[in-house]
Amino acid sequence: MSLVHRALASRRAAPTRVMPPGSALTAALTSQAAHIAFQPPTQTGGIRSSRRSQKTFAFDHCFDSSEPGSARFASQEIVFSSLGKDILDNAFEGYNACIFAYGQTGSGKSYTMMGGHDSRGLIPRLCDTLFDRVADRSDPGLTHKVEVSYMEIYNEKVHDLLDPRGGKQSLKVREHNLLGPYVDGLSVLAVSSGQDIERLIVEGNKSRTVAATNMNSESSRSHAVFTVIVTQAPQRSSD
Ligand SMILES: Nc1ncnc2c1ncn2[C@@H]1O[C@H](COP(=O)(O)OP(=O)(O)OP(=O)(O)O)[C@@H](O)[C@H]1O
Repeated sequence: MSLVHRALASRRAAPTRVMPPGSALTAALTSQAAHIAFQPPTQTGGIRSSRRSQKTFAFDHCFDSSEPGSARFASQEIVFSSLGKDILDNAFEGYNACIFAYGQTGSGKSYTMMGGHDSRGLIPRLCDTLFDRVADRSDPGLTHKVEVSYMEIYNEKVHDLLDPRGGKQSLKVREHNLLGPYVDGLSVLAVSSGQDIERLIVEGNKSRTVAATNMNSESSRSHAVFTVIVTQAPQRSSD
């Protein structure tokens, strides 16, 4: 059963990714199939021996990005093809989909979701493929509209990262009686290409709250939520 089919069945799937050595989190990690064995460093004086023993954790999928060049190395492309493509299939079928990156500072969340300098992450790859599929879709009876929003939650306050006025005022979270919680006044911008989205992400990132931590010199200090809304509708005869 694929990750996403399992996700649909259980409504969630939990993959993990091992970072390369030299990144902020260095420890002897080995990943195999869907298990990860974590061997804490031996030379940390003062840690009780029971806390130094190897620990094994199970995930739905392990991406081993610890050794660039090794046969099992999971590149950004592999992470995308394992997680991203099926999510788009489901989005076109009308399902809501969410990719949520969770981990301590410096563990590679931004790298996996957005990418590094020359290694694009999941979100830009998803957006490009989304527009490729819109262009490829053979059904002339359907129209597609794609819109995005981008916000950060920092110190319990919600900020619009795509506010055209560049304001930093916080927005209110309200409850719609049919649609549930929403952010009142959040900008929703129409886009027509993957490049449009990438430009907005770059602009939005400039407004994000960033500061150095001991584990990450460019740590995003907030939670960020990037939303893509795809609307498919039957073409009206007057269109
Ligand atoms: N798989 C990877 N391959 C190469 N470099 C990586 C990988 N994962 C993370 N890095 C690098 O490690 C550093 C920290 O990663 P990143 O900023 O993505 O962490 P984060 O989890 O988003 O941290 P924070 O919560 O502090 O914002 C960055 O310089 C990033 O480029």
